[in-house]
Amino acid sequence: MYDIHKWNHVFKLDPNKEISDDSLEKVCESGTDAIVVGGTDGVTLDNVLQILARVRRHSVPCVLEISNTESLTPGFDYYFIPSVLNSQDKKWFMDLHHQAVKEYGDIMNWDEIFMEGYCMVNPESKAFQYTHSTSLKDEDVIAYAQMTEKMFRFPFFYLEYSGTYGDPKLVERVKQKLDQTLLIYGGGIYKAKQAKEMAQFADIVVVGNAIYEDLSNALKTVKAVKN
Ligand SMILES: CC(C)=CCC/C(C)=C/CC/C(C)=C/CC/C(C)=C/CC/C(C)=C/CC/C(C)=C/CC/C(C)=C/COP(=O)(O)OP(=O)(O)O
Ligand SMILES: O=P(O)(O)OC[C@@H](O)CO
Ligand SMILES: [Mg+2]
Repeated sequence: MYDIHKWNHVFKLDPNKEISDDSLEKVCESGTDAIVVGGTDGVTLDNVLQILARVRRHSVPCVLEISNTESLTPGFDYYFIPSVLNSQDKKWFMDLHHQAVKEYGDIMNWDEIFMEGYCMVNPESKAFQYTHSTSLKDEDVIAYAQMTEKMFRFPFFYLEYSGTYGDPKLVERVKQKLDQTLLIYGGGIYKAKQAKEMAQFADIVVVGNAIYEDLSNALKTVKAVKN
């Protein structure tokens, strides 16, 4: 068992994007705490199994952030399950989950499963649009963070700026409201300085697109968070 409380940096690999063996090795051996496999669209059983097998050549923990039921497979260390709090469609909050538990409930290892209360805060992002999310004011985000911890008791609250760098002041305000639930920040981290800034407040910083667009700077975010 890995201790997620000790994690502060993860790389998110999109199964729908190509990465060479050489780049993948650099990502996996970077000193990051875990590889999270996840994406919004084009996530299939085939590309999830392929990336899992390739990451498994390395010893880094590997987590599946579930995007859809079709691509669910055993073999990951943990499963992170998004529940989109600001979606207008309850499907993304709990209905897909309900269906999946009906189907797999008896064979699930609940110790491997971690719920993420998600707030989609970048209206331009694919993830925001795909999940029919609504725009939020800072006070809404803070209330959702409190609900995540005090009402739902989820282990994670995910502030998702996917594709754009967010507001550190909001990240700080959200963190101030959380005691038990870990705060994940993701979105637009391309530089060590940005990773460091968000890591002052977020428990875990996620670096995604930068892996594919500027690997050398993406790798520098690990040290920036860890020092
Ligand atoms: C074989 C087997 C069954 C084994 C394991 C058992 C197990 C773990 C069962 C789990 C059961 C369960 C409860 C499953 C949940 C089912 C489910 C489909 C839930 C829905 C999850 C959800 C809300 C997905 C929505 C999409 C989403 C929020 C994705 C998150 C990733 C994200 C925001 C990526 C960022 O976007 P990206 O794609 O990178 O964007 P760009 O391309 O623009 O960069
Ligand atoms: O791709 P970026 O913008 O780094 O975002 C990371 C992650 O939060 C996406 O789910
Ligand atoms: Mg991405």
